[in-house]
Amino acid sequence: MKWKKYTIDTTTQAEDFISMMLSDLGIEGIEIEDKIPLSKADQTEMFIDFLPELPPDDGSSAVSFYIEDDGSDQSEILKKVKVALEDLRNTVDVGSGVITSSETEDLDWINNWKKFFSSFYIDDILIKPTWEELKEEDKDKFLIEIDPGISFGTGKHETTQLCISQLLKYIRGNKEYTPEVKEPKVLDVGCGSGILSIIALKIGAKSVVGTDLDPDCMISTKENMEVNNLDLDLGKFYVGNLIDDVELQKTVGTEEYDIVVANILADVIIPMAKVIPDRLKKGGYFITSGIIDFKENDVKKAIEDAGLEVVEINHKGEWVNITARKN
Ligand SMILES: C[S@@+](CC[C@H](N)C(=O)[O-])C[C@H]1O[C@@H](n2cnc3c(N)ncnc32)[C@H](O)[C@@H]1O
Repeated sequence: MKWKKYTIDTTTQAEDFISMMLSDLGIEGIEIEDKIPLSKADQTEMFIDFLPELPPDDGSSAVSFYIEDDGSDQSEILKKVKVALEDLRNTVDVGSGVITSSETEDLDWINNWKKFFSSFYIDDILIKPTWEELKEEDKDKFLIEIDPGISFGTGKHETTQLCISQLLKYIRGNKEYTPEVKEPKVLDVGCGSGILSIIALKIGAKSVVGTDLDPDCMISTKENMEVNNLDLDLGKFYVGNLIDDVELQKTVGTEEYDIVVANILADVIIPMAKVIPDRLKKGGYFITSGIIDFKENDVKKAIEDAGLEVVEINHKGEWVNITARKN
């Protein structure tokens, strides 16, 4: 599929007005390029732990939009954009407003990433995207199927893999680590696509509770539970922030869990550490990742300050897992 890309030379002041104006005209694929650094909240939501150096913000911005190039005349829609841009000049400094165009191929924003997600193993678990055919030779494998939708969690990220390895160790291997626990209960903070909850249930957890800030994760998690033939009653999932939402803390419960798993960013885990011991039963484990290596010591200190004993630290690439015990 071919697309025409149009780029408006403008200012950071005008970029939000222009994207609203474009969507009012029915244009959906909009891209903004400026030099404003991301806020802490944006960084957390987008799972970005450190940012490249940007040149200083000079107030300039480029707002691009895409229109499918099916050979039809695009001059009518372009004329509407130009008129609306001129109207905006009464409200905000639009800058030059010059529109340049170029052609691009095969721009399927929603689905292109799927080309990079294919089946893979962690230990004996085969993680397969739902849209990939199950090979004949894999029919007897321990299979988990995932469609993350727009949530995080294909399982391919190092941090998810570090958490899965630890879940395998402490749930499947619980005879060694927590022999008294027969049917572990798991809390999955930042559940994303639900991948960790689903694996926990498949390898022996009795039930799971999950939380995430993003309401879309509730939909992905439910759909992935169904795809994996898990009874929806086995999991309860809530939108909210466990760090300071007292109601959510009550709903999730006190001293309920044999395992709390949280694959989020170091900057989130550090303030969250203080509410974890109250969620865990005595002898329970906190398995956490999402920690970039240069923040390992800060997270370790926060976990120890919260009263947990760090029992393991594992690395994969530049990412770290810390596992701690409530004694
Ligand atoms: C890296 S993803 C992990 C997804 C999945 N658990 C996995 O391991 O692949 C982190 C998730 O944590 C969520 N998140 C960020 N801050 C959070 C918070 N304070 N409480 C709950 N979820 C949070 C994000 O929305 C995102 O879905």
